[in-house]
Amino acid sequence: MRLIIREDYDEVSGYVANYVKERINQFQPSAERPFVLGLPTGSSPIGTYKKLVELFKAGELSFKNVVTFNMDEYVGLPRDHPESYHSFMWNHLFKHVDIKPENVHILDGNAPDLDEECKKFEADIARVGGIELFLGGIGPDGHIAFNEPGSSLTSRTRVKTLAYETIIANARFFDGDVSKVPKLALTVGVATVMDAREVCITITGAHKSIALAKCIEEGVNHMWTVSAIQMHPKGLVVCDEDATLELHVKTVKYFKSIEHVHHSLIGAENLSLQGGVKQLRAPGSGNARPATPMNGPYE
Ligand SMILES: N[C@@H]1[C@@H](O)[C@H](O)[C@@H](COP(=O)(O)O)O[C@@H]1O
Repeated sequence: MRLIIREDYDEVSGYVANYVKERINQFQPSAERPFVLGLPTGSSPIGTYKKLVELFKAGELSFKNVVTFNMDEYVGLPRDHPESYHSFMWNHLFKHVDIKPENVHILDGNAPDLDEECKKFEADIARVGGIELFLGGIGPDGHIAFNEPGSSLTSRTRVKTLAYETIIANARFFDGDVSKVPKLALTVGVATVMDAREVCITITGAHKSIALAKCIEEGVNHMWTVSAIQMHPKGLVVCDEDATLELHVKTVKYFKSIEHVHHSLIGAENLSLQGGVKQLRAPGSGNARPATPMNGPYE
């Protein structure tokens, strides 16, 4: 896996938005062969969505042939409630870009048969050939989507009871009132996320530094469900400096050096994703550019 470290939330958001843009544009999606993107909610992706909207408005990116699947949704919250994940996605991203409403998939937390709704979601993902890139965030306890500590690492889309810690963390979106936070959610499983051909997780803030250390430096463990990314052949974590507080200095230096060496190999001017990274050059080596083009750091 790769760990990309940027100075702060804003730089992390810029990196992830550019990454999404590059992936979609390289894929050259069409109506017959759309790009399938998995998306999260929460405060972590807000900056990324803002930058994606800017890229769309600048004409650098289109969502016309993008199909999306959202990670999760609360159970029992009206769809038009300001804190529903439906409202979140339309307000922060979808209504500002050219995505076709029929290409948006968000679990219905008010479906008459919730189990059926989850099965249908998995079937819909399979029908479009799986997810190309799944973006995600984590809770301070290391959960991805609503896969709380102890969730099976082979879990699929299902109904999930929220951990008390998550209910408290999400009370900030419900006037600080724990009693207003839904206690159940529909969520993709850990395996649903890990089935994507690429997974990119954003982790920012000192309050998530323990979770980042568990994710990167310790073993795969269902108590920190994000750690499943260690088993993914194309896993990427993008974090800010604050989130690295609990990592060993050696770990941070290792991942920074991987990026620096890669950067020195392909040359600064070829990279739109490398903002803020110093170029390393061996003395007298110039840009040491290889004869064949390279696409991204190799994990
Ligand atoms: N289900 C969501 C997760 O998908 C998200 O990653 C997490 C963190 O949210 P934030 O980014 O606001 O810290 O919140 C909720 O629990």
